[in-house]
Parts: sequence; structure tokens; C-alpha cells
Amino acid sequence: MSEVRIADVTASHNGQPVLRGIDLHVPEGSTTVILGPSGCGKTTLLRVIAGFQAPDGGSVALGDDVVVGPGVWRAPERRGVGYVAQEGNLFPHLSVGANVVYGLDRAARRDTGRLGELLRLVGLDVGLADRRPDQLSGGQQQRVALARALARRPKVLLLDEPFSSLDAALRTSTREAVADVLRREGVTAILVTHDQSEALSMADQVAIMHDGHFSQVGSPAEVYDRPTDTRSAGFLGDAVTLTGRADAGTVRHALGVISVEHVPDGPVDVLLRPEQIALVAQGSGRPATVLSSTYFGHDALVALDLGIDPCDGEAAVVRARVRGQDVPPDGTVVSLQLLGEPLVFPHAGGAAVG
Ligand SMILES: Nc1ncnc2c1ncn2[C@@H]1O[C@H](COP(=O)(O)OP(=O)(O)OP(=O)(O)O)[C@@H](O)[C@H]1O
Repeated sequence: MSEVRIADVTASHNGQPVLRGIDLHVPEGSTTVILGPSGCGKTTLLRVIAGFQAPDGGSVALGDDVVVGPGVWRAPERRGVGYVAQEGNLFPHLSVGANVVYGLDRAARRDTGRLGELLRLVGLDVGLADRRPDQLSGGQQQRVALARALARRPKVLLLDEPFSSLDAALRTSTREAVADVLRREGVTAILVTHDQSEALSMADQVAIMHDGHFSQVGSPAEVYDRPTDTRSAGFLGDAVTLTGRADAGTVRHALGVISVEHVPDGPVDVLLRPEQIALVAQGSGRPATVLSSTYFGHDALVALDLGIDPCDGEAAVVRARVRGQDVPPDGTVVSLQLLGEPLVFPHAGGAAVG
């Protein structure tokens, strides 16, 4: 396995720019998860790394090997890149075993020990080797696709929304099995997903993509706790954005007043996570009225009406996260308290200040 270094990669489709200067370092043996809205360029980046699409500029190196760059073009089959697509793309007419060893040299294809090892590695019973893919569940098919990609001992593994076609329960168990294989085998992997919990639970590093570039790259905790702008914050986890006004070292917003440093006077956005808003005993916090709740079992999000926000003269509504058994009925008047420090950004995007 090798580290991946991507430098200033640009790419387009039919003359339309899609990737606008991508830099990324994926350390050897680690998993980077790319998260971003539909159409922002995630698959295009994987295709450039795999060699299915030529970039307009920039370079990609796998270990010491530059596979594409100025004057360099390595064919996809010579890059040592494994690719697992959304649907697995198994050959429907071949058995599971034949799918896994497809593309290996003749000796390796005959080596049933190696086939058994690969199937066990991804948590599949060796007895499934003679079945056809349509005789397996969706989750089993994705594991076969992973075994096939790992069979060639790739330098790097690319996974493009590999769990998106699976139902919730199968998705979680397949994701855990794949994460376990990646860790145990020390695989260098880049995984694309739309699923925030997938990103937070599988990644050593999360890269948030918007409009063909990364707006933030960092550890899951960094990206969740210290997003660099309100858009990235909204993309990874639930976010509450309040308008506020900075004035001589303080920011006034709908839930109170906070002290800040280095924030120019004027309008700001105040960013919180719903778990930073606590419902406390009546009369001991800022009053609010429960509008509605969305129940998730272990927890719930409660929409709360704060009335007219004096900062902008508009109705302010925030969402707080509470335990599943603590959901207040709609219409109840509750008291709110802020936990921890909110982040402050210049109004309408930009880097965090204060
Ligand atoms: N073969 C193609 N020809 C023309 N345009 C394309 C082609 N493939 C992708 N695009 C366009 O390039 C942009 C980026 O597409 P890409 O598939 O990389 O996005 P994505 O972030 O992976 O999206 P999704 O999350 O929906 O899979 C989109 O606007 C898409 O319409």
C-alpha cells in the first residue's frame, strides 16, 4: 500500500470545469472519506486517480510513482488501483469465485487457498464461491466486490458510495466489515459517500468538497467541532446558524451574548450544534416554545420558536437535540441554555473569526 499525493488537479467535462485545483494527501494505510453535495466532483476525482479520466492539469502520485502529471500518463491497469463502485459491478455470468480471481494470472486463479483467504477476509463463507452473484444478498455482493478489488493487492483502494444501495441494517454491518478489513490489512483507501455517519465513523481524515474543491480537510473531530465555514458545518452533522451582531468584543444573538476576540463590528453568523442547546428547568434559561419534534429513537431533534430575533427582526427557530425519552409535547414553553462556545463567522460564509 502507498500514500496518495494529489497536487493542483483540475478536470472538466465537455469544457465545463468540474475539479478546480484539488490538493490532497492520504497517508499510507489510512482512510480518507470525501463528502460533498451531489455533482460537486467526487466521482470525477476518483476517476482521475484510477486513470479512467485524464485531468486538465496537476498530478497524482501513488507512493513514489507519479501516475499522471506533466508529460506522464500511466494506463489504468498499470496503476495498481482497486475500484469498488456503487453497485459492485460483478460479472453476472461468473461464479463468486471467478469474479474474485478475475484478472489475476493463471497460477493465482488456480490457487483455491488464496480465494478462500480473500473470501474469509471480507467475512464470506468459502462455500459461497460457486454461487452466482444474483444468488447473494446486496451486502454479500459488495463484499465480493471488495474481495475482487483486494485480490490484486492494490496500492490504493477507491470506494465510490459502496454501501448506498444497501438497506439501513445491511449498510451498517457491511460498513463495519469493510472498515475492519481496511484497518486489519493496512489499506490506503479513499471513500466517497453522502452519509455523514459513514464519514465520521470510517475516516481517519474527512475532506469536504464543494464546487470542485475542498473547503476543509481534517480529522473527523476537527471537521465536526471546528468547521471552517457554515456551509461545511451544515454538510457534516446538523448545524444551527443564528444571525448575530458583533460590537466591541461581544456578539449578541437570539440565545444570548458571548465575548469574542478579533471580530470586526457588524453582522456575523453564530454556529452551534443542536447538542449545544440544553432544555433546562423552567425559568432558568431563555424561554422558547416547542414547534415540533423529529424522533430518532435514541435521540430527537426539537424545533423551538424563539420569537422575533432583535438582531435581524425575523422569527428565530433553532433545533435542540434531546434524549429520545425527553421529547417535550408540541406547544410547551421550555427554557434553553447554551453549552460550550459557539463559532462565529463573518455573515454569509468566510473563515471563522473570534
Ligand atoms: N461523462 C460526463 N459527461 C458530462 N458531464 C459529466 C460527466 N460525468 C459527470 N459530469 C458532470 O460533472 C459534474 C461532477 O460529476 P461527479 O459525478 O463527479 O459528481 P459527484 O460529486 O460524484 O456527484 P454524485 O454525488 O451525485 O455522484 C456534474 O455536474 C456532472 O453532471
